[in-house]
Amino acid sequence: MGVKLGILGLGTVGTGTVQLLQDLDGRHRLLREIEIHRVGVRSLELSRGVELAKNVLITDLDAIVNDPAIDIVVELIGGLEPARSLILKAIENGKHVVTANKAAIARFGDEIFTAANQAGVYVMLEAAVGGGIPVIQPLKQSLSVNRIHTVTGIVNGTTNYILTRMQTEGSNFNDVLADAQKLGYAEADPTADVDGLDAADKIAILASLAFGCRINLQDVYCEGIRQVSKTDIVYADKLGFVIKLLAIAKRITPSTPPSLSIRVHPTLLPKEHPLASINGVYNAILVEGEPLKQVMFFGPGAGAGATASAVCSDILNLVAALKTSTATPNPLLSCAHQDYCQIVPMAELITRFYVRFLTKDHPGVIGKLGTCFGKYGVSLESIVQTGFEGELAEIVVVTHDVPEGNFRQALAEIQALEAIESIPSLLRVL
Ligand SMILES: NC(=O)C1=CN([C@@H]2O[C@H](COP(=O)(O)OP(=O)(O)OC[C@H]3O[C@@H](n4cnc5c(N)ncnc54)[C@H](OP(=O)(O)O)[C@@H]3O)[C@@H](O)[C@H]2O)C=CC1
Ligand SMILES: N[C@@H](CC=O)C(=O)O
Ligand code: NA
Repeated sequence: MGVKLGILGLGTVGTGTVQLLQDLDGRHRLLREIEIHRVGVRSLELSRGVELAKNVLITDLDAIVNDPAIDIVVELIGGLEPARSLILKAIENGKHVVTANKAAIARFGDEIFTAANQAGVYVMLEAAVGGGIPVIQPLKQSLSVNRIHTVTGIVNGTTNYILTRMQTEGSNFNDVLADAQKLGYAEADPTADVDGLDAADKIAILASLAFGCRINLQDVYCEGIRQVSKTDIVYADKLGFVIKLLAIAKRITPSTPPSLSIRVHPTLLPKEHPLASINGVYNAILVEGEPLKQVMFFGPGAGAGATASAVCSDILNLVAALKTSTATPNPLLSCAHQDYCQIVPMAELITRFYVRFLTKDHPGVIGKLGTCFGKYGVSLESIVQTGFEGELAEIVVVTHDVPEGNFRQALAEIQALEAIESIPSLLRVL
């Protein structure tokens, strides 16, 4: 007997998923066991990029998660509600779930996975991080024998696309964002992309899998790319860096559960770093651990086809599980984390900084900056007066590694100096 799907949502990812499942030549033979039983949408009036049999497309999403004929619910509507309630209802009704919804998983993962474990069903989320890149399943399975110490990723396609075009074409932020929306990369509300919230959801999910614990999303430090200017992109380039929105989770103590540093912010990345050449909508996730050392996953992080590949790989895993059904759940497919990680405050983060000052063109300004930094133990890697903006001199500083708290104290004192007009940019350096 076939495996019946109830798909919630027929937008970018839903359409890509249906297209893939309707075009099976050359793909895994188990996909032939799947029947698209129902697809739920908001409006029946919209023209769709796929053809579906009569009565498959409906607007009653509750009817899908309550339909006894459906084996797997594929949630592709996005957002928090009604996605959360529909996922929980599907679980309660004994259905396996596939979702691409990092926002819901990062916030309600605890509730959703607890319910799934109690009901003996799986919740699969390969598409939620890195779009088409297989990274969730490798973290759960092939990499889980390693002791992972750092996960560093470019995990938002929209912002990487914007930063790449700002860098290579000198394009304007708003024009490029509009293109990313047209291409189907951006979230329904692109604020989630631009302000780093989507990347924060994703690093919380990756950290949870890599370090075997749950993450409180409010503990993830998050800065987006709105303050990244063309000026800084040019200075970074001259200094040997590119600017990328990085999501970083690092194990600080080896305890169980470990304490972690976890953050999302635009970062100056040395041009020779493996993540520096990841451009456009591509994502990459660098996982470092022992004994493997480094492995990097690279591929398209958003878009209909790429994301559909991840969704369908989860569906395929579930079809295989249904075909070989045993009473005991497969621990490599389920999620059993219970404890929350301790998150280290940002003031304790050790990092380098890039900072751009606009100063009055007084003699001795550079000396005063150096003195203030020195007082708080901030040692400087480079300090250059790069040019003038009208009457004001522009000074760019790159520090050595320093506790963020010390750096902030020095900066507060510098800000109060009479010669300092403003501090237009402050970015961390990897
Ligand atoms: N776009 C991408 O590249 C990627 C997206 N994702 C995730 O995939 C999910 C879907 O994203 P995407 O396809 O881009 O979103 P879209 O906005 O393109 O599509 C959403 C779909 O869900 C339907 N829908 C939304 N709310 C409701 C509701 N309340 N009741 C009924 N139907 C509803 C819409 O119906 P209608 O068509 O009638 O309006 C639409 O078909 C999100 O969680 C997103 O974060 C993950 C990786 C990549
Ligand atoms: N909006 C997201 C889509 C995939 O998760 C992105 O731009 O990466
Ligand atoms: Na993925």
